Amino acid sequence: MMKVTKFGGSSLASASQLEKVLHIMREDATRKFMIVSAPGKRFAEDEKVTDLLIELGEAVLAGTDTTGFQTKIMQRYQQIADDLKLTDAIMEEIKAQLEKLLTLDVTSPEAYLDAVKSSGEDNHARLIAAYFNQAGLKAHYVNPLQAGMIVTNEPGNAQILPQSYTKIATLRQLNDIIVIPGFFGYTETGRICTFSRGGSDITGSIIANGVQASLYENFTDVDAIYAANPHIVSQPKEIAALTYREMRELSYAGFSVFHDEALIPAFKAGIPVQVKNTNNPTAPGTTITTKRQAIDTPVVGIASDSGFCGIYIRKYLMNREIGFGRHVLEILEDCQLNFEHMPSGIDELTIILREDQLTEAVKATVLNRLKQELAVDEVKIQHHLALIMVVGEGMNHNVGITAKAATSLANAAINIEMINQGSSEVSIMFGVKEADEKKALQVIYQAFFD
Ligand SMILES: Nc1ncnc2c1ncn2[C@@H]1O[C@H](COP(=O)(O)OP(=O)(O)O)[C@@H](O)[C@H]1O
Ligand SMILES: N[C@@H](CC(=O)OP(=O)(O)O)C(=O)O
Repeated sequence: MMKVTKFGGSSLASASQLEKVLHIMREDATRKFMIVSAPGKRFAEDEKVTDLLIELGEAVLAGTDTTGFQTKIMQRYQQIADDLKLTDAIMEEIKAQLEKLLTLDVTSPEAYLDAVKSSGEDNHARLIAAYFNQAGLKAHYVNPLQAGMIVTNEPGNAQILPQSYTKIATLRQLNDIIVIPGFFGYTETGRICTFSRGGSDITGSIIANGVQASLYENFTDVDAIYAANPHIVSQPKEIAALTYREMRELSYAGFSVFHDEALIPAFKAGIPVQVKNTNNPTAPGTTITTKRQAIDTPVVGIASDSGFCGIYIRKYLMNREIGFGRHVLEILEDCQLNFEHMPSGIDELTIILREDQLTEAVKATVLNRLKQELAVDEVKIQHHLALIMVVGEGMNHNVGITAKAATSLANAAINIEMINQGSSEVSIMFGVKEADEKKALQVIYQAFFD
Protein backbone atom coordinates (compact mmCIF):
# COMPACT_ATOMS: atom_id res chain seq x y z
CA MET A 1 0.00 0.00 0.00
CA MET A 2 1.41 3.33 -1.04
CA LYS A 3 -0.28 6.73 -0.97
CA VAL A 4 0.31 9.95 -2.87
CA THR A 5 -0.51 12.90 -0.63
CA LYS A 6 -0.96 16.41 -2.00
CA PHE A 7 -1.07 19.51 0.17
CA GLY A 8 -2.61 22.71 -1.19
CA GLY A 9 -1.31 26.23 -0.70
CA SER A 10 -3.49 26.92 2.33
CA SER A 11 -2.08 23.79 4.06
CA LEU A 12 1.46 25.07 3.53
CA ALA A 13 1.00 28.78 4.10
CA SER A 14 2.93 29.13 7.38
CA ALA A 15 5.21 27.33 9.82
CA SER A 16 2.28 26.25 12.00
CA GLN A 17 0.62 24.68 8.94
CA LEU A 18 3.86 22.87 8.06
CA GLU A 19 3.95 21.42 11.57
CA LYS A 20 0.50 19.90 10.98
CA VAL A 21 1.67 18.57 7.62
CA LEU A 22 4.74 16.96 9.21
CA HIS A 23 2.48 15.28 11.74
CA ILE A 24 0.15 13.98 9.00
CA MET A 25 3.07 12.56 6.98
CA ARG A 26 4.70 11.04 10.05
CA GLU A 27 1.64 9.24 11.36
CA ASP A 28 1.14 7.06 8.27
CA ALA A 29 4.19 5.29 6.83
CA THR A 30 2.32 4.51 3.60
CA ARG A 31 2.33 8.24 2.74
CA LYS A 32 5.35 7.95 0.49
CA PHE A 33 4.91 10.63 -2.18
CA MET A 34 4.17 14.17 -1.20
CA ILE A 35 3.12 16.81 -3.75
CA VAL A 36 3.29 20.41 -2.60
CA SER A 37 1.91 23.77 -3.70
CA ALA A 38 3.49 27.19 -3.19
CA PRO A 39 2.64 28.98 0.08
CA GLY A 40 -1.00 30.09 -0.15
CA LYS A 41 -3.11 32.52 1.85
CA ARG A 42 -2.69 32.63 5.65
CA PHE A 43 -5.84 34.77 6.00
CA ALA A 44 -8.55 35.98 3.60
CA GLU A 45 -6.80 39.15 2.42
CA ASP A 46 -3.35 37.55 2.19
CA GLU A 47 -1.52 37.12 -1.13
CA LYS A 48 -0.59 33.73 -2.61
CA VAL A 49 3.09 33.37 -3.50
CA THR A 50 2.04 32.34 -7.05
CA ASP A 51 0.20 35.67 -7.47
CA LEU A 52 3.26 37.57 -6.18
CA LEU A 53 5.46 35.67 -8.64
CA ILE A 54 3.15 36.56 -11.53
CA GLU A 55 3.44 40.22 -10.54
CA LEU A 56 7.21 39.87 -10.32
CA GLY A 57 7.42 38.23 -13.76
CA GLU A 58 5.19 40.88 -15.32
CA ALA A 59 7.34 43.64 -13.80
CA VAL A 60 10.47 42.04 -15.29
CA LEU A 61 8.78 41.86 -18.70
CA ALA A 62 7.60 45.47 -18.44
CA GLY A 63 11.03 46.63 -17.29
CA THR A 64 9.61 48.16 -14.08
CA ASP A 65 10.91 47.92 -10.52
CA THR A 66 10.84 44.40 -9.10
CA THR A 67 12.34 44.92 -5.65
CA GLY A 68 8.98 45.16 -3.81
CA PHE A 69 7.82 41.79 -5.16
CA GLN A 70 11.21 40.14 -4.56
CA THR A 71 11.17 41.29 -0.96
CA LYS A 72 7.60 40.11 -0.35
CA ILE A 73 8.33 36.66 -1.82
CA MET A 74 11.58 36.23 0.13
CA GLN A 75 9.81 37.32 3.31
CA ARG A 76 7.20 34.57 2.94
CA TYR A 77 9.87 31.83 2.87
CA GLN A 78 12.08 33.60 5.42
CA GLN A 79 9.23 33.83 7.92
CA ILE A 80 8.55 30.11 7.60
CA ALA A 81 12.27 29.25 7.83
CA ASP A 82 12.72 31.47 10.92
CA ASP A 83 9.65 30.08 12.69
CA LEU A 84 10.80 26.51 12.02
CA LYS A 85 14.41 27.40 12.96
CA LEU A 86 15.77 26.02 9.70
CA THR A 87 19.46 26.34 8.89
CA ASP A 88 20.64 29.25 6.69
CA ALA A 89 21.53 26.87 3.86
CA ILE A 90 17.97 26.47 2.62
CA MET A 91 17.31 30.22 2.50
CA GLU A 92 20.59 30.75 0.65
CA GLU A 93 19.39 28.20 -1.90
CA ILE A 94 15.98 29.88 -2.28
CA LYS A 95 17.58 33.31 -2.58
CA ALA A 96 19.89 32.06 -5.34
CA GLN A 97 16.95 30.45 -7.17
CA LEU A 98 14.94 33.68 -7.02
CA GLU A 99 17.87 35.77 -8.23
CA LYS A 100 18.38 33.39 -11.12
CA LEU A 101 14.82 34.17 -12.29
CA LEU A 102 15.84 37.75 -12.99
CA THR A 103 18.52 36.61 -15.44
CA LEU A 104 16.45 34.16 -17.50
CA ASP A 105 15.73 34.57 -21.20
CA VAL A 106 12.58 36.66 -21.77
CA THR A 107 12.27 36.27 -25.53
CA SER A 108 9.17 34.17 -25.03
CA PRO A 109 7.21 36.11 -22.37
CA GLU A 110 4.75 33.26 -21.72
CA ALA A 111 7.52 30.70 -21.22
CA TYR A 112 9.35 33.15 -18.97
CA LEU A 113 6.27 33.72 -16.81
CA ASP A 114 5.84 29.96 -16.42
CA ALA A 115 9.44 29.58 -15.21
CA VAL A 116 8.84 32.35 -12.66
CA LYS A 117 5.48 30.93 -11.50
CA SER A 118 6.85 27.40 -11.09
CA SER A 119 9.49 28.58 -8.62
CA GLY A 120 6.77 29.00 -5.97
CA GLU A 121 6.25 25.25 -5.67
CA ASP A 122 9.86 24.38 -6.49
CA ASN A 123 11.35 26.43 -3.65
CA HIS A 124 8.68 25.30 -1.23
CA ALA A 125 9.38 21.63 -1.99
CA ARG A 126 13.08 22.23 -1.23
CA LEU A 127 12.20 23.99 2.04
CA ILE A 128 9.74 21.29 3.12
CA ALA A 129 12.23 18.47 2.44
CA ALA A 130 14.83 20.37 4.50
CA TYR A 131 12.32 20.84 7.33
CA PHE A 132 11.34 17.16 7.42
CA ASN A 133 14.98 16.03 7.52
CA GLN A 134 15.72 18.47 10.33
CA ALA A 135 12.72 17.07 12.22
CA GLY A 136 14.07 13.54 11.73
CA LEU A 137 11.70 12.38 8.98
CA LYS A 138 13.82 11.39 5.99
CA ALA A 139 12.71 13.16 2.82
CA HIS A 140 14.10 13.95 -0.65
CA TYR A 141 13.19 16.81 -2.96
CA VAL A 142 12.69 15.45 -6.49
CA ASN A 143 12.38 17.93 -9.35
CA PRO A 144 9.58 17.23 -11.92
CA LEU A 145 12.25 16.71 -14.61
CA GLN A 146 13.89 13.94 -12.57
CA ALA A 147 10.42 12.60 -11.78
CA GLY A 148 9.67 12.32 -15.51
CA MET A 149 6.89 14.92 -15.81
CA ILE A 150 7.05 15.64 -19.56
CA VAL A 151 4.32 17.99 -20.77
CA THR A 152 3.05 19.73 -23.91
CA ASN A 153 4.45 23.14 -24.78
CA GLU A 154 1.34 25.13 -23.80
CA PRO A 155 2.39 27.78 -21.29
CA GLY A 156 -0.04 28.09 -18.40
CA ASN A 157 -2.09 25.22 -19.76
CA ALA A 158 0.25 22.24 -20.16
CA GLN A 159 -0.90 18.65 -20.51
CA ILE A 160 1.01 15.55 -19.51
CA LEU A 161 2.51 13.47 -22.33
CA PRO A 162 1.86 9.71 -22.16
CA GLN A 163 5.55 8.75 -22.19
CA SER A 164 5.90 10.35 -18.73
CA TYR A 165 4.28 7.44 -16.94
CA THR A 166 7.05 4.89 -17.52
CA LYS A 167 9.64 7.14 -15.90
CA ILE A 168 7.30 8.12 -13.06
CA ALA A 169 6.81 4.41 -12.26
CA THR A 170 10.51 4.12 -11.42
CA LEU A 171 10.03 6.54 -8.50
CA ARG A 172 8.66 3.56 -6.58
CA GLN A 173 12.22 2.34 -6.16
CA LEU A 174 13.28 5.40 -4.16
CA ASN A 175 13.44 5.25 -0.39
CA ASP A 176 12.11 7.70 2.18
CA ILE A 177 9.50 10.40 1.53
CA ILE A 178 9.67 11.92 -1.94
CA VAL A 179 8.72 15.60 -2.06
CA ILE A 180 7.71 16.73 -5.57
CA PRO A 181 6.70 20.31 -6.39
CA GLY A 182 3.26 20.43 -8.03
CA PHE A 183 1.93 22.63 -10.84
CA PHE A 184 4.58 22.17 -13.55
CA GLY A 185 6.52 19.85 -15.79
CA TYR A 186 9.11 20.13 -18.56
CA THR A 187 8.55 20.15 -22.31
CA GLU A 188 10.40 17.70 -24.55
CA THR A 189 12.96 20.45 -25.21
CA GLY A 190 13.50 20.93 -21.48
CA ARG A 191 11.52 24.15 -20.83
CA ILE A 192 9.37 24.60 -17.76
CA CYS A 193 5.65 24.68 -18.51
CA THR A 194 2.91 25.04 -15.88
CA PHE A 195 -0.54 23.53 -15.73
CA SER A 196 -3.48 25.91 -15.41
CA ARG A 197 -4.03 27.64 -12.07
CA GLY A 198 -4.62 25.28 -9.17
CA GLY A 199 -2.69 22.64 -11.13
CA SER A 200 -0.80 21.01 -8.25
CA ASP A 201 -3.86 18.76 -7.96
CA ILE A 202 -3.04 17.57 -11.50
CA THR A 203 0.57 16.71 -10.59
CA GLY A 204 -0.68 14.64 -7.64
CA SER A 205 -3.06 12.67 -9.82
CA ILE A 206 -0.40 12.01 -12.48
CA ILE A 207 2.12 10.80 -9.89
CA ALA A 208 -0.58 8.62 -8.28
CA ASN A 209 -1.26 7.03 -11.67
CA GLY A 210 2.43 6.60 -12.50
CA VAL A 211 3.42 4.93 -9.23
CA GLN A 212 0.13 2.96 -9.07
CA ALA A 213 -0.75 4.39 -5.68
CA SER A 214 -3.45 2.78 -3.56
CA LEU A 215 -4.92 6.20 -2.73
CA TYR A 216 -4.52 9.82 -3.83
CA GLU A 217 -5.07 12.06 -0.81
CA ASN A 218 -5.71 15.74 -1.42
CA PHE A 219 -5.34 17.84 1.73
CA THR A 220 -6.98 21.25 1.77
CA ASP A 221 -8.67 23.58 4.28
CA VAL A 222 -12.23 22.23 4.41
CA ASP A 223 -13.59 19.07 6.07
CA ALA A 224 -15.12 17.80 2.84
CA ILE A 225 -16.40 18.81 -0.53
CA TYR A 226 -19.70 20.49 0.13
CA ALA A 227 -22.86 20.21 -1.95
CA ALA A 228 -22.49 23.90 -2.87
CA ASN A 229 -19.82 26.59 -2.61
CA PRO A 230 -19.67 27.50 1.12
CA HIS A 231 -19.06 31.15 0.23
CA ILE A 232 -22.50 31.33 -1.37
CA VAL A 233 -24.62 28.81 0.56
CA SER A 234 -24.29 28.89 4.32
CA GLN A 235 -23.30 25.59 5.95
CA PRO A 236 -23.87 23.37 2.93
CA LYS A 237 -24.08 19.58 3.38
CA GLU A 238 -20.84 17.61 3.26
CA ILE A 239 -20.57 15.07 0.45
CA ALA A 240 -19.20 11.73 1.68
CA ALA A 241 -18.81 10.03 -1.70
CA LEU A 242 -18.73 11.12 -5.33
CA THR A 243 -17.98 9.44 -8.63
CA TYR A 244 -15.19 10.73 -10.88
CA ARG A 245 -17.82 11.86 -13.39
CA GLU A 246 -19.75 13.84 -10.80
CA MET A 247 -16.60 15.46 -9.48
CA ARG A 248 -15.37 16.38 -12.93
CA GLU A 249 -18.68 18.06 -13.73
CA LEU A 250 -18.71 19.90 -10.41
CA SER A 251 -15.11 21.07 -10.50
CA TYR A 252 -15.39 22.16 -14.12
CA ALA A 253 -18.52 24.11 -13.24
CA GLY A 254 -17.05 25.97 -10.27
CA PHE A 255 -16.04 23.72 -7.34
CA SER A 256 -12.54 25.17 -7.16
CA VAL A 257 -11.61 22.85 -4.27
CA PHE A 258 -10.35 20.20 -6.74
CA HIS A 259 -9.06 20.81 -10.28
CA ASP A 260 -11.27 19.19 -12.95
CA GLU A 261 -8.25 18.01 -14.98
CA ALA A 262 -6.96 16.12 -11.94
CA LEU A 263 -9.66 13.46 -12.19
CA ILE A 264 -8.62 11.71 -15.40
CA PRO A 265 -5.18 10.33 -14.43
CA ALA A 266 -6.54 8.87 -11.16
CA PHE A 267 -9.67 7.59 -12.92
CA LYS A 268 -7.64 5.85 -15.66
CA ALA A 269 -5.65 3.94 -13.06
CA GLY A 270 -8.71 3.33 -10.86
CA ILE A 271 -7.13 5.13 -7.91
CA PRO A 272 -9.57 6.51 -5.33
CA VAL A 273 -9.20 10.20 -4.48
CA GLN A 274 -9.81 11.42 -0.97
CA VAL A 275 -10.21 15.11 -0.15
CA LYS A 276 -9.27 15.82 3.48
CA ASN A 277 -8.68 18.71 5.85
CA THR A 278 -5.13 19.48 7.05
CA ASN A 279 -6.66 21.38 9.97
CA ASN A 280 -8.89 18.45 10.96
CA PRO A 281 -7.29 15.30 9.54
CA THR A 282 -9.50 12.86 11.45
CA ALA A 283 -12.60 14.06 9.59
CA PRO A 284 -13.46 11.42 6.95
CA GLY A 285 -13.50 13.89 4.04
CA THR A 286 -14.89 13.09 0.60
CA THR A 287 -13.99 9.97 -1.37
CA ILE A 288 -14.13 9.94 -5.16
CA THR A 289 -14.32 6.58 -6.95
CA THR A 290 -15.79 5.01 -10.10
CA LYS A 291 -19.03 3.91 -8.46
CA ARG A 292 -20.63 4.95 -5.26
CA GLN A 293 -22.92 2.91 -3.08
CA ALA A 294 -26.61 3.72 -2.85
CA ILE A 295 -27.43 6.54 -5.18
CA ASP A 296 -30.26 7.60 -2.87
CA THR A 297 -30.25 11.31 -3.57
CA PRO A 298 -30.50 12.11 -7.27
CA VAL A 299 -28.54 15.36 -6.93
CA VAL A 300 -25.16 15.37 -5.15
CA GLY A 301 -24.03 18.92 -5.72
CA ILE A 302 -24.76 22.22 -7.39
CA ALA A 303 -21.98 24.36 -8.84
CA SER A 304 -22.00 27.77 -10.43
CA ASP A 305 -19.62 29.98 -12.32
CA SER A 306 -19.88 33.38 -13.98
CA GLY A 307 -18.09 35.06 -16.89
CA PHE A 308 -19.93 33.46 -19.80
CA CYS A 309 -21.66 34.84 -22.84
CA GLY A 310 -23.94 33.37 -25.48
CA ILE A 311 -23.77 33.90 -29.23
CA TYR A 312 -27.39 33.55 -30.30
CA ILE A 313 -27.92 32.68 -33.98
CA ARG A 314 -31.31 32.50 -35.68
CA LYS A 315 -32.01 31.42 -39.24
CA TYR A 316 -35.27 30.15 -40.70
CA LEU A 317 -34.89 26.52 -41.88
CA MET A 318 -31.50 26.17 -40.18
CA ASN A 319 -32.55 22.59 -39.42
CA ARG A 320 -32.57 21.70 -43.15
CA GLU A 321 -29.25 23.29 -44.01
CA ILE A 322 -26.68 20.49 -43.99
CA GLY A 323 -23.33 21.66 -42.68
CA PHE A 324 -24.70 24.75 -40.92
CA GLY A 325 -23.44 23.67 -37.48
CA ARG A 326 -20.08 22.62 -38.88
CA HIS A 327 -19.64 26.01 -40.54
CA VAL A 328 -20.46 27.84 -37.30
CA LEU A 329 -17.95 25.73 -35.39
CA GLU A 330 -15.34 26.26 -38.12
CA ILE A 331 -15.64 30.02 -37.61
CA LEU A 332 -15.09 29.52 -33.86
CA GLU A 333 -12.12 27.26 -34.55
CA ASP A 334 -10.54 29.80 -36.90
CA CYS A 335 -10.83 32.36 -34.09
CA GLN A 336 -9.34 29.84 -31.60
CA LEU A 337 -12.45 29.99 -29.42
CA ASN A 338 -13.39 27.24 -26.97
CA PHE A 339 -17.08 26.74 -26.40
CA GLU A 340 -18.82 25.17 -23.41
CA HIS A 341 -22.37 24.36 -24.54
CA MET A 342 -24.44 24.54 -27.69
CA PRO A 343 -28.18 24.39 -26.95
CA SER A 344 -30.25 24.46 -30.13
CA GLY A 345 -33.79 24.65 -31.49
CA ILE A 346 -35.30 24.25 -34.98
CA ASP A 347 -34.28 27.66 -36.27
CA GLU A 348 -31.83 28.73 -33.59
CA LEU A 349 -28.55 27.89 -31.99
CA THR A 350 -26.69 29.37 -29.02
CA ILE A 351 -22.99 28.96 -28.45
CA ILE A 352 -21.98 29.47 -24.84
CA LEU A 353 -18.40 30.41 -24.21
CA ARG A 354 -16.17 32.14 -21.69
CA GLU A 355 -16.52 35.88 -22.17
CA ASP A 356 -12.83 36.69 -21.61
CA GLN A 357 -11.93 35.04 -24.94
CA LEU A 358 -14.09 37.48 -26.88
CA THR A 359 -11.98 40.57 -27.50
CA GLU A 360 -13.57 43.36 -29.58
CA ALA A 361 -11.59 42.25 -32.66
CA VAL A 362 -12.58 38.59 -32.30
CA LYS A 363 -16.20 39.55 -31.67
CA ALA A 364 -16.31 41.64 -34.86
CA THR A 365 -14.78 38.81 -36.93
CA VAL A 366 -17.20 36.21 -35.59
CA LEU A 367 -20.28 38.38 -36.10
CA ASN A 368 -19.25 39.45 -39.61
CA ARG A 369 -18.45 35.94 -40.75
CA LEU A 370 -21.70 34.54 -39.35
CA LYS A 371 -23.68 37.24 -41.19
CA GLN A 372 -21.80 37.03 -44.47
CA GLU A 373 -20.97 33.35 -44.83
CA LEU A 374 -24.12 31.90 -43.28
CA ALA A 375 -26.62 34.65 -44.10
CA VAL A 376 -28.24 34.33 -40.68
CA ASP A 377 -31.48 36.22 -39.95
CA GLU A 378 -30.24 37.39 -36.59
CA VAL A 379 -27.12 37.12 -34.49
CA LYS A 380 -26.56 38.74 -31.13
CA ILE A 381 -24.35 38.34 -28.12
CA GLN A 382 -25.81 38.00 -24.68
CA HIS A 383 -23.23 39.09 -22.10
CA HIS A 384 -22.76 38.46 -18.37
CA LEU A 385 -24.21 34.99 -18.02
CA ALA A 386 -23.70 32.59 -15.15
CA LEU A 387 -24.10 28.84 -15.46
CA ILE A 388 -25.59 26.77 -12.66
CA MET A 389 -24.86 23.04 -12.92
CA VAL A 390 -27.03 20.53 -11.06
CA VAL A 391 -25.05 17.28 -10.86
CA GLY A 392 -25.75 13.69 -9.82
CA GLU A 393 -25.46 10.19 -11.29
CA GLY A 394 -28.88 9.35 -9.84
CA MET A 395 -30.67 11.90 -12.00
CA ASN A 396 -31.36 9.53 -14.88
CA HIS A 397 -33.60 7.37 -12.69
CA ASN A 398 -35.55 10.37 -11.49
CA VAL A 399 -38.15 12.38 -13.30
CA GLY A 400 -38.83 15.93 -12.32
CA ILE A 401 -35.33 17.18 -11.46
CA THR A 402 -35.47 19.89 -14.11
CA ALA A 403 -38.98 20.84 -13.03
CA LYS A 404 -37.95 21.12 -9.39
CA ALA A 405 -34.97 23.35 -10.15
CA ALA A 406 -36.93 25.46 -12.64
CA THR A 407 -39.80 25.91 -10.17
CA SER A 408 -37.42 27.13 -7.47
CA LEU A 409 -36.02 29.69 -9.93
CA ALA A 410 -39.50 30.79 -11.00
CA ASN A 411 -40.59 31.21 -7.37
CA ALA A 412 -37.59 33.47 -6.82
CA ALA A 413 -38.50 35.47 -9.98
CA ILE A 414 -35.24 34.46 -11.69
CA ASN A 415 -35.46 34.22 -15.44
CA ILE A 416 -33.88 31.12 -17.00
CA GLU A 417 -31.92 32.27 -20.05
CA MET A 418 -31.28 28.71 -21.24
CA ILE A 419 -31.30 25.07 -20.18
CA ASN A 420 -29.03 22.28 -21.43
CA GLN A 421 -28.89 18.64 -20.49
CA GLY A 422 -26.35 16.18 -21.81
CA SER A 423 -27.61 12.76 -22.90
CA SER A 424 -25.60 11.10 -20.10
CA GLU A 425 -27.95 12.82 -17.65
CA VAL A 426 -25.29 13.37 -15.06
CA SER A 427 -25.87 17.13 -15.13
CA ILE A 428 -28.36 19.80 -16.07
CA MET A 429 -27.20 23.32 -16.85
CA PHE A 430 -29.24 26.47 -16.22
CA GLY A 431 -28.04 29.76 -17.68
CA VAL A 432 -29.04 32.86 -15.72
CA LYS A 433 -27.93 36.50 -15.63
CA GLU A 434 -24.76 37.00 -13.59
CA ALA A 435 -26.63 39.29 -11.23
CA ASP A 436 -28.91 36.35 -10.34
CA GLU A 437 -26.14 33.76 -9.84
CA LYS A 438 -25.96 33.67 -6.05
CA LYS A 439 -29.70 33.75 -5.49
CA ALA A 440 -30.21 31.06 -8.14
CA LEU A 441 -27.67 28.76 -6.48
CA GLN A 442 -29.24 29.33 -3.07
CA VAL A 443 -32.80 28.57 -4.16
CA ILE A 444 -31.85 25.46 -6.16
CA TYR A 445 -29.78 24.25 -3.19
CA GLN A 446 -32.77 24.74 -0.89
CA ALA A 447 -35.04 22.87 -3.28
CA PHE A 448 -32.81 19.76 -3.21
CA PHE A 449 -31.14 19.79 0.18
CA ASP A 450 -33.14 21.68 2.79
N1 LIG B 1 -18.20 22.90 -3.04
C1 LIG B 1 -17.11 23.21 -2.33
N2 LIG B 1 -16.71 22.42 -1.32
C2 LIG B 1 -15.60 22.73 -0.59
N3 LIG B 1 -14.85 23.83 -0.82
C3 LIG B 1 -15.20 24.64 -1.83
C4 LIG B 1 -16.33 24.37 -2.64
N4 LIG B 1 -16.42 25.35 -3.59
C5 LIG B 1 -15.42 26.19 -3.36
N5 LIG B 1 -14.66 25.79 -2.31
C6 LIG B 1 -13.50 26.49 -1.80
O1 LIG B 1 -12.32 25.75 -2.10
C7 LIG B 1 -11.36 26.05 -1.09
C8 LIG B 1 -10.24 25.03 -1.14
O2 LIG B 1 -9.61 25.06 -2.40
P1 LIG B 1 -8.21 25.80 -2.61
O3 LIG B 1 -8.29 27.21 -2.13
O4 LIG B 1 -7.73 25.57 -4.01
O5 LIG B 1 -7.35 24.98 -1.57
P2 LIG B 1 -5.82 24.63 -1.46
O6 LIG B 1 -5.16 25.84 -0.88
O7 LIG B 1 -5.83 23.47 -0.53
O8 LIG B 1 -5.34 24.26 -2.84
C9 LIG B 1 -12.17 26.04 0.18
O9 LIG B 1 -11.56 26.81 1.19
C10 LIG B 1 -13.52 26.64 -0.28
O10 LIG B 1 -13.59 28.00 0.01
N1 LIG C 1 0.24 27.58 -6.71
C1 LIG C 1 -0.49 27.32 -7.93
C2 LIG C 1 -0.90 25.87 -8.06
C3 LIG C 1 -1.84 25.31 -7.02
O1 LIG C 1 -2.36 24.21 -7.17
O2 LIG C 1 -2.07 26.04 -5.93
P1 LIG C 1 -3.15 25.71 -4.73
O3 LIG C 1 -2.88 24.33 -4.22
O4 LIG C 1 -2.88 26.78 -3.70
O5 LIG C 1 -4.55 25.83 -5.33
C4 LIG C 1 -1.67 28.27 -8.05
O6 LIG C 1 -1.86 29.12 -7.18
O7 LIG C 1 -2.37 28.22 -9.03
